[in-house]
Amino acid sequence: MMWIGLTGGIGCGKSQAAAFFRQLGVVVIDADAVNRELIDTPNSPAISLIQNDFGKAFIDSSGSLNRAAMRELIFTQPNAKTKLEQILHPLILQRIVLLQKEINSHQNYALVELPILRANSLFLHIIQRVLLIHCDENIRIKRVMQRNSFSEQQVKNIIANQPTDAERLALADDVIDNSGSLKDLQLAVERQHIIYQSLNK
Ligand SMILES: Nc1ncnc2c1ncn2[C@@H]1O[C@H](COP(=O)(O)OP(=O)(O)OP(=O)(O)O)[C@@H](O)[C@H]1O
Repeated sequence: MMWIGLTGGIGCGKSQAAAFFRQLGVVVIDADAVNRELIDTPNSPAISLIQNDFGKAFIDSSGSLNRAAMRELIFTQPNAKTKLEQILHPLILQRIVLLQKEINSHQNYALVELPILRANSLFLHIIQRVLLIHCDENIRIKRVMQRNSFSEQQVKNIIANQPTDAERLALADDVIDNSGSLKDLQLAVERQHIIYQSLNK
């Protein structure tokens, strides 16, 4: 089984592309969903580690992460984000590897949706190729403003904290441009699917 990392910046259309791949019968593991599961499960190993490093104020009364408190901390102390990632990323990796072992697919490849993928990322160890969903920045900003009711500045702030287009392109083996219509994206996914089916046979 060939594992492909599906990545791209905020609003580039990763989830939409993943939905089109799923329609073709391709399995997609969503690293964000794994992350949410870890921080929303009361008293999980992730929660204990967060409590040890950050203190009880960051755990809510139900025993899961107090997201508002953590968001506020990360906003005021950027190194808190790195510290949180150092706790969560190995646990996310461990969970994804377990899911990868459990997957029983008739396809010769599957995807892991990895919103943030940097050159030194742990997750590069569990994928063999990188598929980048690329999109013109102004179009991404408009789509996210519409999807999340964010202001233009809010979206720009998020983009400023993510890897740049150049960093993402340097990691990519394959690129789909999603600056066009949904139909264009669906056709591009279908073309890429044929290529991936032909590889590794
Ligand atoms: N080609 C397209 N034409 C029009 N709208 C699109 C297109 N592709 C995606 N969208 C819309 O743009 C928004 C962002 O897409 P999507 O949620 O798939 O991005 P994402 O990369 O998963 O974002 P995030 O990193 O924030 O989760 C969604 O509302 C989606 O429906």
